[in-house]
Amino acid sequence: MTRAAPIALTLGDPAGIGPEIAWRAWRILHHDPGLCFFMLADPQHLARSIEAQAADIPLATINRADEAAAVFARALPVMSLQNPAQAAPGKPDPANAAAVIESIERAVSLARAGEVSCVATNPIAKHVLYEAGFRHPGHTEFLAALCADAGADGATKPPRSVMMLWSEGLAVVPVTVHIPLAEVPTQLTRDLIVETGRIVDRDLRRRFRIDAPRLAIAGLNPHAGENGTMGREEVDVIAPAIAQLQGEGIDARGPYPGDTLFHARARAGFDAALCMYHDQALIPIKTIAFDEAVNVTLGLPFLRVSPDHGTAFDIAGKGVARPDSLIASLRLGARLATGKA
Ligand SMILES: NC(=O)C1=CN([C@@H]2O[C@H](COP(=O)(O)OP(=O)(O)OC[C@H]3O[C@@H](n4cnc5c(N)ncnc54)[C@H](O)[C@@H]3O)[C@@H](O)[C@H]2O)C=CC1
Ligand SMILES: NCC(=O)COP(=O)(O)O
Repeated sequence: MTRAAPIALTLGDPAGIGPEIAWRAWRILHHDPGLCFFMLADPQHLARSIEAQAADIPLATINRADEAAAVFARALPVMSLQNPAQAAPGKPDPANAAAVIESIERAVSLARAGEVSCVATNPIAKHVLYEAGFRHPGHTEFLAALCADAGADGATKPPRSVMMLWSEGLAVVPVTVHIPLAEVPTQLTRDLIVETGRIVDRDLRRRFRIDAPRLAIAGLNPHAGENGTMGREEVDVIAPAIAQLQGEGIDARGPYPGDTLFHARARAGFDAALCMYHDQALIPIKTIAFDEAVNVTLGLPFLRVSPDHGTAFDIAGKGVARPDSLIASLRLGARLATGKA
């Protein structure tokens, strides 16, 4: 079995379920010959999370990513952060922002140096980071900003990153992401749809090894606008974007009414659905695959995966958080890194 360089798993919000799903994932995966990950965390905080649930999870501090493989079968490797994480489960504190951000930045720099094969992120609570002055909507945009020097103009423009939620039976892409619903119609432009479609097409080929990706494009309005009588976005924006993508040789189809795009037979007809706003994309996939879906960022010069769920402060420290989506993320990251998708 080929094993690529290890995966770097970030801290996420230390008051959320990230720490406990990380050690639960290690408990299940540590004998997997095709996978190795380490955590960028505060080892003392991680040890407290393990002790509090009376789990028997050995930790091994590592200084370099290439030390992870040698210890992974017997201990969860941890690379220490410079900033401490002091959080109690369920009690988020903006004072931990420095550790949360350091963890993401270091994972990205290891990925860009080729020392890790993939960045896996534990969930962050956006509003907690915003209180500490964080200026990016979420990981997706922050990761792109950290690659500003790898942008299309070769200097200062960050690459455009695209969020895709992926599971074996359904992949969805929100074209607009973390914005108020009321702003969707104005932010939804032909260029945005075309640029998103190009990135999805390219990365489904390049990362997922799909030879001829089929993109289904959702409408925005009920019945995809009913020929412009229930909203004009399909006629004025979405259909022209689809025509442009088709003109570029991309198999884009639609606009399809959102309410009939996700039943089983419809799902079999496309490789990814481009949806016009966050919940149009995330409701179907979280409904049918909450424990298996993976958030994959497309458009970056490295692989990034993440569980589909958030920080789940309501259950942190209670021993009930499921590691399934993180495990699916780590497995997908390892598969994509070795070109076996
Ligand atoms: N990739 C990321 O960093 C993400 C971060 N978030 C952040 O998470 C925070 C909380 O968001 P919510 O909307 O409450 O969603 P959430 O996913 O944290 O929780 C929703 C519900 O699902 C349950 N749940 C979530 N993960 C679970 C797991 N692994 N096992 C068992 N039950 C689980 C929770 O207990 C809760 O009842 C927000 O601040 C948001 O910004 C949300 C999604 C992704
Ligand atoms: N709802 C998905 C989500 O919040 C993930 O955002 P990101 O932190 O991966 O950009």
